[in-house]
Order: sequence, then C-alpha cells, then structure tokens
Amino acid sequence: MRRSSPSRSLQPRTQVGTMSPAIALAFLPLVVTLLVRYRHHFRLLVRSILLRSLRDCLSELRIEERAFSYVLTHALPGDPGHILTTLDHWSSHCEYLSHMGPAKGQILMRLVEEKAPACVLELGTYCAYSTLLIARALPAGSRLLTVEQDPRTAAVAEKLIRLAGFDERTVELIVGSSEEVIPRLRTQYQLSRADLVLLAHRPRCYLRDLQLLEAHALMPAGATVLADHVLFPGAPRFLQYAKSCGRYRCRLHHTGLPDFPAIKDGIAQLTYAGPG
Ligand SMILES: C[S@@+](CC[C@H](N)C(=O)[O-])C[C@H]1O[C@@H](n2cnc3c(N)ncnc32)[C@H](O)[C@@H]1O
Repeated sequence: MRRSSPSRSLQPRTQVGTMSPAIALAFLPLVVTLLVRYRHHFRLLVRSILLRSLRDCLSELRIEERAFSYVLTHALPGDPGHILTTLDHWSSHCEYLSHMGPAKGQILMRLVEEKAPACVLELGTYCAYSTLLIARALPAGSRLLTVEQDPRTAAVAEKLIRLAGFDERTVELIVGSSEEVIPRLRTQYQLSRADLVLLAHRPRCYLRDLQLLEAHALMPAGATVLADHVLFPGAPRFLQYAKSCGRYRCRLHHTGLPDFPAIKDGIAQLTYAGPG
C-alpha cells in the first residue's frame, strides 16, 4: 500500500479545478448573456432530451409508445385530423415530440394538395405525424411509402396509421434505413417514380439520399422535394448542392419549431428539373 509522505501532505494544495472569484465574476456577464440569448434552446434541450430520457428510464417505454397510449385513450379512431390534434396537444402539454407540428404541417398539407402527387415517398416516419398529414391531403388512389429505420418506432407508427383508417394500399410503412431502402424501391416495392419526396429523417443524410434518388432515377422531371429542419439543426451541404447543381428550383418556407417559435427553422421546397 502506498502512503503519502508527511512532508508532502503539509505542503499547500495546488489549486486544481478552482478559479479565483475575480475570474469567475469576469465570466458572469458572458454566462448570463448566453443563458438569456439561448434560453429557448436550453428549454428545448431540457424538454426534448433530459426530461424525455428520465421518463424513458422510469416508464421503460419510449416517448412514441407513451404518445400512442395517450392517442388510444383520447383520439377518435378513423379520424386522422383528431389523431393529429391529439398528438399536438400531448406534445404541448405533456411531453415534447420531435414531430413536424401544426405550423409546418399547414405548409406540408397545402403543398400536397397543390401538387396532387400520385406517389409520395417519406423518409423518417417517427410517430407518423407527417405521414397522416400527407395521407389526409392525397387525392384518391394515390400512394404513400414511408421509411423508418427504428423498428420500435415503426411499430408505433404502423398502429397509428391503421388507427387513422389508412390501409396498406394507401400508406405502406417500410422498416429500414433510407440508404438501404432507396436502391430497393423499384424492385421490391414497385415504386418507379416519386412525384413528391419528404426528407424528414436526419438533415445530415439529406444530400446523400437526394443523390441516391437521382442515381436510381426515382424522381420524374417536375417532382417536388420537401426537406424539413434545413435551418435547425440545419442541412447546409444539402442546400448548397440544391442551389448550385442546376437541377433544382429552390424555395425556403420560414417557420419556427413547434412550441418554440423563437427557434427559427425552415422547410426547403425543391422542384426537380430532371437529370439535365
Ligand atoms: C424528426 S423524426 C421525423 C418526424 C416525422 N416526419 C413527423 O413529423 O412526425 C426523424 C425520424 O427519422 C428516423 N430516421 C433517422 N435516420 C433515418 C434513416 N436513415 N432512414 C430512415 N429513418 C431514419 C428516426 O428514427 C426518426 O424516427
């Protein structure tokens, strides 16, 4: 066993990890400024990560599973509009969902109604909020394929889609990552063209997946690509590519995050001109 020598223990302790009060005071205005400036981001972090993780541990359920229980007891089956409002209510008053929310939802619904696509591809189903929005706005006979990589999340989404009254011919949920699924869409899922694509999975994968869709010739000229969260957390490489490659007309719809309108975000709307 090693003992500290008495002479050593009598020496004054080195001030590791402590800061003089004067230096700490000098930092105070900076800390206060950051806290005030980023208070919304801080609240978002607490609601969407810290509280969620704590509830996950306590309930041994995922947030999507807790949301589904709430929908089952509060929403009207067969009424997608009521299911969407119930999810919004739960997210605002109970637990914060990473869903699209009503403000962005309005933009999405308006664009789906305007474009009246025969076939839609959604990447990133989550709890099927945007899936239900799209399905509700589709013309009769259209088809929506939605891709979710997480099997447990997908199981909840599947139940919500069927609870809302959409059958498998109208809305098909594919479990897998976009990178694996896109190359198999034509052969395994008989999708030869997507007139509208919603990228809502992970902003840092948007560029890769857009290029995969181009490479597999899955978008006809005139197709619309919508990309959520392009400003927060942001998809700069995707936006840069879309603006500079010469194959897209781009437009940005500015919005805020659900319940955090002060956190600015946007949906990008691209119109594909074809391979050119
Ligand atoms: C922000 S949520 C989507 C929100 C959803 N569109 C809504 O508004 O209800 C992102 C989802 O994408 C899924 N995801 C992430 N990367 C993916 C990928 N490469 N392929 C498929 N799904 C992915 C995540 O598991 C998560 O459920």
